[in-house]
Amino acid sequence: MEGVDHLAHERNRSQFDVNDMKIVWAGSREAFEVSDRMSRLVANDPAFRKDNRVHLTRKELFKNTLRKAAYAWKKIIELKLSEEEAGRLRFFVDEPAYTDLHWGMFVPFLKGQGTEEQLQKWLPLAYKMQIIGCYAQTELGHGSNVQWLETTATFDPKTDEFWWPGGLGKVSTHAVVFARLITNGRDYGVHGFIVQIRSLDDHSVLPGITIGDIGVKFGNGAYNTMDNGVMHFDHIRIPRNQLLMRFSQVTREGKYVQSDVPRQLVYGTMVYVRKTIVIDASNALSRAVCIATRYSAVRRQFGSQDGVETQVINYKTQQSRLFPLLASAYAFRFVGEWLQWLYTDVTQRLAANDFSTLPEAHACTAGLKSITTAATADGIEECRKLCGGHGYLCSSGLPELFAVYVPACTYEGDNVVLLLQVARFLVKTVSQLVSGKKPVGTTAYMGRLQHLMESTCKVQKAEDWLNPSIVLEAFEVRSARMSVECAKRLSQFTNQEEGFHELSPSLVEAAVAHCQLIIVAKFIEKLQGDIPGNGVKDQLQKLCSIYALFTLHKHLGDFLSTSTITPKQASLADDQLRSLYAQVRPNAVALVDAFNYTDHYLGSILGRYDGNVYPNLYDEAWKDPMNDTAVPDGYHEYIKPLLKQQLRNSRL
Ligand SMILES: CCCCC/C=C\C/C=C\C/C=C\C/C=C\C/C=C/C(=O)SCCNC(=O)CCNC(=O)[C@H](O)C(C)(C)COP(=O)(O)OP(=O)(O)OC[C@H]1O[C@@H](n2cnc3c(N)ncnc32)[C@H](O)[C@@H]1OP(=O)(O)O
Ligand SMILES: Cc1cc2nc3c(=O)[nH]c(=O)nc-3n(C[C@H](O)[C@H](O)[C@H](O)COP(=O)(O)OP(=O)(O)OC[C@H]3O[C@@H](n4cnc5c(N)ncnc54)[C@H](O)[C@@H]3O)c2cc1C
Repeated sequence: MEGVDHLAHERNRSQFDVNDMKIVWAGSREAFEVSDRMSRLVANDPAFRKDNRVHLTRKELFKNTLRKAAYAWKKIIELKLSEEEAGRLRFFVDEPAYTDLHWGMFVPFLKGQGTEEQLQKWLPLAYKMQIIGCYAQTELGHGSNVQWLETTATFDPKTDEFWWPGGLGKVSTHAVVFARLITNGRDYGVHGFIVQIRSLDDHSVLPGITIGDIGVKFGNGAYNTMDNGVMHFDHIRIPRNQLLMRFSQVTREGKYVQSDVPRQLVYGTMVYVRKTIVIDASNALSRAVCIATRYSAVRRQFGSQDGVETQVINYKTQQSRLFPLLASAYAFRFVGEWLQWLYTDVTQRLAANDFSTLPEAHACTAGLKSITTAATADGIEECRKLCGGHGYLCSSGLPELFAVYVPACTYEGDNVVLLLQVARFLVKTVSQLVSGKKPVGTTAYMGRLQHLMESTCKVQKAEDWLNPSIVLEAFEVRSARMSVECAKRLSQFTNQEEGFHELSPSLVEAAVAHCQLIIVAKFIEKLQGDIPGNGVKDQLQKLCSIYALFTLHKHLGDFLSTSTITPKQASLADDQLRSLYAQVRPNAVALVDAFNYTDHYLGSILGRYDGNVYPNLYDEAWKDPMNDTAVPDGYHEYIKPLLKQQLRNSRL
């Protein structure tokens, strides 16, 4: 019962209005209301129960996921939920399923790549779930290197295996299949096709196609609710009009006609999903941070005064590990919001045949996907450690969250491969400066290169690090100098590709620096806007400074080796950081309450809203099937003979 009091006290001492912060976190009042309603709907319906997941076998787990997905769909229809509401409902069900791929990749791919005629045919079927689709791009031998996919689509196709597509293994009736288009003997590169793979009558796999699940994945439960599949084609024939023909067509005579658009538009769905993954990083990290923060306020160890031990959240080491993650969750939220804007903007431009911002949209989505997922995966594991031994129990919610989340560093593009894309973009930007091309958008700072190469950091006292323009310039200087250094070293190679390969570790670091600058810049930009709510902006300013100064601390080598700051200024940054941690401390619990997560969604005894951890942890242990009997199965075969033998030996 002790824990209940602790969290009530924590909430009372916060210095801002948590309800106002909830709106900022959600993005708008309307978004908050939808999320709030959907999360409660799921939490209050026993059909969406998930606390028994870890005890199910893979087959039971998968069937249970199918049941929940079908039930969720029934609710969506019954309650006439909007697209947004349905999306939030699926989100709070909190179980990876084929529907993620159907709604998250198959439908967006159709919308992005289909002609009007194709949309009319396929979209109504997909919207009513009369067909279920997946996204089959990765092959057994090729994932990152999309251009080298081996599957071909000709009048006389060869055969190949797809490997990984979610929803493919057991559920999907259709797939978007990526294959190199060959017509009139010429290879026109990778294109997307719709292929029916299962019968709509009895769900059997169609002739010439072999499909299965690729096997158990990392973690118990976790992403194993998803039927990632393997698929083998053997001379499959599809109608010509199942090539998605918005950007390129094949005529009845087999002539290839390419619209006047960049061929990279065929990768558009990946850009869309990468942008979504950035917002999702803030979801996953905030969830882990919410658990670790509440539990750190409940948990007490050592330092007994008046017979009461210290809350572990009061230890400076705990704060220095936890609060940067709290700040990162907010930072990723806001950069995700901005990325959504960028994506909408690029989509509108593309519709008007303006392709000028496509490379930037690709670089930003690729780079931000990479660094937010990497930081989130590491952050979830850090939260587990912050919860000590109890964090290792599945009932903490953290092991499952980690196992579900880590593949985000790989899917939708391996993080390193994606950072190398950002590096190419940066090197190109630097080299174009020579020809007088003015950089725009997130690389606009490179336009002030001479200033950035010469400037010195103005920090003289710790509080100077609270000045957003000083912080921003430090991140710009570090990033610009790292990119220029890479470009200089690259120019010493006669073969640019060889140079790129040789310098790739440094190029990745330059890409990380650029992406961290974007995150800091967008957080600062957010704070320059109107943020209503009692004390809300003040808290966000502190979190913004923590994100920036912690990042600086973590990458101090970059800041020092590029002479962006001096060792003395680094030490002042650390002083400021410590002061910020102390200021955030009384608000920590309220800052995680602002995520507005239900106990159902959190799925964690350690993160319970009421803080009543210990009795529930104890009760939960007794629910484990291992405790169905006091004497375990196997006692008579394996323990008893052992004990008897020891008894005999001791008598000898
Ligand atoms: C249940 C939890 C889920 C949480 C997620 C939350 C929300 C998501 C919502 C829905 C999804 C649901 C579930 C998600 C979970 C799993 C699904 C996973 C799906 C997949 O993984 S699908 C497969 C994804 N595969 C990849 O990402 C492959 C990675 N490789 C590539 O993208 C590319 O090939 C490459 C590495 C970027 C480029 O290779 P390269 O050969 O060098 O490039 P070229 O083709 O030669 O092009 C060079 C040229 O083009 C530019 N370029 C490249 N890509 C793009 C692009 N996408 N847009 C614009 N421009 C692009 C590149 O920069 C070069 O430009 P130059 O100017 O230098 O010529
Ligand atoms: C849970 C999950 C779900 C998935 N769902 C789908 C799906 O629905 N549909 C689908 O089509 N695919 C899916 N995938 C596949 C996924 O997109 C690929 O695994 C991913 O793109 C990485 O490609 P890869 O496996 O070929 O890795 P590889 O490219 O083989 O990477 C292996 C290693 O090589 C390194 N590497 C590769 N190329 C380079 C380079 N040029 N320079 C430096 N290092 C390099 C990487 O950094 C990595 O360390 C899924 C994967 C997972 C894990």
